[in-house]
Amino acid sequence: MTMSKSTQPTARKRMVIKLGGSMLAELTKDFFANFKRLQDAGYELILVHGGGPEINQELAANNVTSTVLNGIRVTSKEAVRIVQSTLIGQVNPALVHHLNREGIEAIGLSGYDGKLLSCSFLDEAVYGFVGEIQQVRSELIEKMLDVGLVPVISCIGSTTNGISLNINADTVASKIALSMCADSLLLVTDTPGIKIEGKVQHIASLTAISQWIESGEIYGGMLPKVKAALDCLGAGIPSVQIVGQQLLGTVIAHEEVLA
Ligand SMILES: Nc1ncnc2c1ncn2[C@@H]1O[C@H](COP(=O)(O)OP(=O)(O)O)[C@@H](O)[C@H]1O
Ligand SMILES: CC(=O)N[C@@H](CCC(=O)OP(=O)(O)O)C(=O)O
Repeated sequence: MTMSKSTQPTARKRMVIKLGGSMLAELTKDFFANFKRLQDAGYELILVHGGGPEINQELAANNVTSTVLNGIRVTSKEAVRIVQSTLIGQVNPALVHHLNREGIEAIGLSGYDGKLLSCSFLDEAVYGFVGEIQQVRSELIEKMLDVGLVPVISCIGSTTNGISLNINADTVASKIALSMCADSLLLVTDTPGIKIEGKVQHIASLTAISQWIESGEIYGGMLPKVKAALDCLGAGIPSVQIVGQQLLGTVIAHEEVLA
């Protein structure tokens, strides 16, 4: 039997979208419209969120200091408790509520739920309570997608003994994209892509990125993003972009694609 075009199932495409804490408080109508457009185009969407500014605020309110090394927060035992309560208790439900209010059926998860993100310590002596993801239970995410829910994942993982570990959200997004064999990864942040000498770079090769890291033109919070991008591209995810809220920004690609 041949199917007419209108009855053919749309090919499933999968996109992981990471929302930085830097722009969570100001999601616009345009953002939700773009989100729905992607859903209408047949994309299964998985959201991962950070919450850096919100965490900074809560740490300060509790007189807990922390430093950031290579874009990763050095997280004490005291700090991880606050990171966890901020992300799981405040940021995640606020985002899920916002999505639901915009007509997008969303479900909030952390790395604890269904043992979604099993971690070891990244390097306890250097970073403290920061996790390195060992396993993503992608089959749980599959089940949610199958029933039309958008998973909204916060960047808290745990060891097999139930110790909470803080993970950079860009890293979580890349690991989830890899484990779900996503077609694309979008890292949405407060700047419309990588800027060099003040100019947005619409396309960036892996070599150019390495040079910009070396020259210090890519620094701080942009470092885990480009690392996430390079990991995903290196493992065969076809499309990786660092973008602003309009979902436009820098496409990161292999040299041969750009040639
Ligand atoms: N080359 C660069 N281009 C743009 N932003 C950069 C660059 N290098 C470092 N940054 C910094 O990275 C920040 C984005 O990272 P971050 O603050 O961690 O955002 P998010 O909360 O979205 O993860 C930008 O606001 C900017 O200060
Ligand atoms: C280990 C580590 O760096 N964790 C991050 C988690 C939040 C995050 O990544 O938030 P953004 O996406 O807003 O940067 C932190 O504590 O800030």
